[in-house]
Amino acid sequence: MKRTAFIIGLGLIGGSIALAIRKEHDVHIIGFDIHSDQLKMAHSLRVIDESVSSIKEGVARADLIIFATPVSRTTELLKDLVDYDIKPGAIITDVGSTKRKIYQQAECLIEKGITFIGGHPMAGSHKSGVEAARAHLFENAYYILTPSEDADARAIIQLQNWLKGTKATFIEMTADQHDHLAGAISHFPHIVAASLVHQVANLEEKDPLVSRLAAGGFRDITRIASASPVMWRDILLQNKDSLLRLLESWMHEMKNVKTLIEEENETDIYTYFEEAKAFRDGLPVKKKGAIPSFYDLYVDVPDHPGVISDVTSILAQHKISITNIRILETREDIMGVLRLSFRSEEDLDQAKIQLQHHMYETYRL
Ligand SMILES: NC(=O)C1=CN([C@@H]2O[C@H](COP(=O)(O)OP(=O)(O)OC[C@H]3O[C@@H](n4cnc5c(N)ncnc54)[C@H](O)[C@@H]3O)[C@@H](O)[C@H]2O)C=CC1
Ligand SMILES: O=C(O)C(=O)Cc1ccc(O)cc1
Repeated sequence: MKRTAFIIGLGLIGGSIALAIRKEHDVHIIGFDIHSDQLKMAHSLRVIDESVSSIKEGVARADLIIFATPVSRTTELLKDLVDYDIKPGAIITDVGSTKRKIYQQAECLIEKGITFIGGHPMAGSHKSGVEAARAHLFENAYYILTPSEDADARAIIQLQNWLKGTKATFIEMTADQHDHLAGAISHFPHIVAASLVHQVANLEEKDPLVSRLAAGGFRDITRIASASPVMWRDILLQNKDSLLRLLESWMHEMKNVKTLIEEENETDIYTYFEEAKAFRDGLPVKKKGAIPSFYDLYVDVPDHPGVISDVTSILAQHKISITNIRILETREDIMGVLRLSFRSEEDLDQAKIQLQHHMYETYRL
């Protein structure tokens, strides 16, 4: 008989996990979402096989239960689980961006002998909703698991096996360590991105030209400010302690930068940027990390009709598939204007060779 997975919250991450599970397992996937349009959409996109009208109903039938709801909802929903019928041997997990509060809430399940292993796939996007779900969203990313100290090793392996279609690399740590690290590399940068946008929005009141000029680097560094405000509100509230500490040290850092500028300290300003560049350039972006590994190629294309279909047909002729294509609105810091994303370095290399063969100039950043 087919095993059953139950996904609660069929948005970007719940949908992507469902698709990744289906890729590797002959499984029956049931789903629940508080928004019936998301649930219907998940069904019609064949992300799930069946929807249920309550969490209790899905939980009773499932071998794997995944909470893919905003983190504050996950803690609330976990509370109710203590009174539900759960299949013996079922594994419960979540995908939340914070882990400590969720783990604390799950402790009463763990004490009852129910298997709960917290999880966080460290990749995603600023998009939300099941329409944006992709089976390969987590490919090459780290997938953090936060099992309790005395968790059954077999259950951890079983969970990794359920999730192997994500093609992510699993790594275990405590919920506290997770929140500390994720605070620094993911949660805090969201605050900074939003604050930069606020700064420009305030300036716009005095000079409306500023938002028209806000391109290039500003757009890059603030991309994540377009993410779901509900999701990020909840993350900030659940990782309060780490974020307050990070804010303190950030303000200290900004004070130092202010002094460097006030004193016109050429050497130290140079060193500040040089050291940041050296560390940033050394980050394993294309291997594994919080940043999803997309392989992007920029193509300098002349501005005339038919050029995009020419580029895509060259790639199609050579059976090179693209995961994304985008016409960039600005040429100011990138030579090419067409950005092609590939699934692997090999596809990218092949595309580069074929496009150059057809006299297109290509660039990597
Ligand atoms: N967006 C991202 O890049 C990443 C998000 N995460 C985590 O994944 C979780 C889900 O995020 P996304 O999929 O991006 O959000 P999303 O907004 O795309 O999906 C969340 C879904 O949960 C549903 N939902 C909300 N309250 C519910 C409730 N009480 N019962 C049932 N369903 C409910 C919503 O209707 C929505 O369909 C969050 O905990 C987030 O922290 C983790 C890694 C990456
Ligand atoms: O859009 C991006 O690059 C992200 O920052 C995606 C992301 C969002 C939340 C997470 O918990 C992990 C990854």
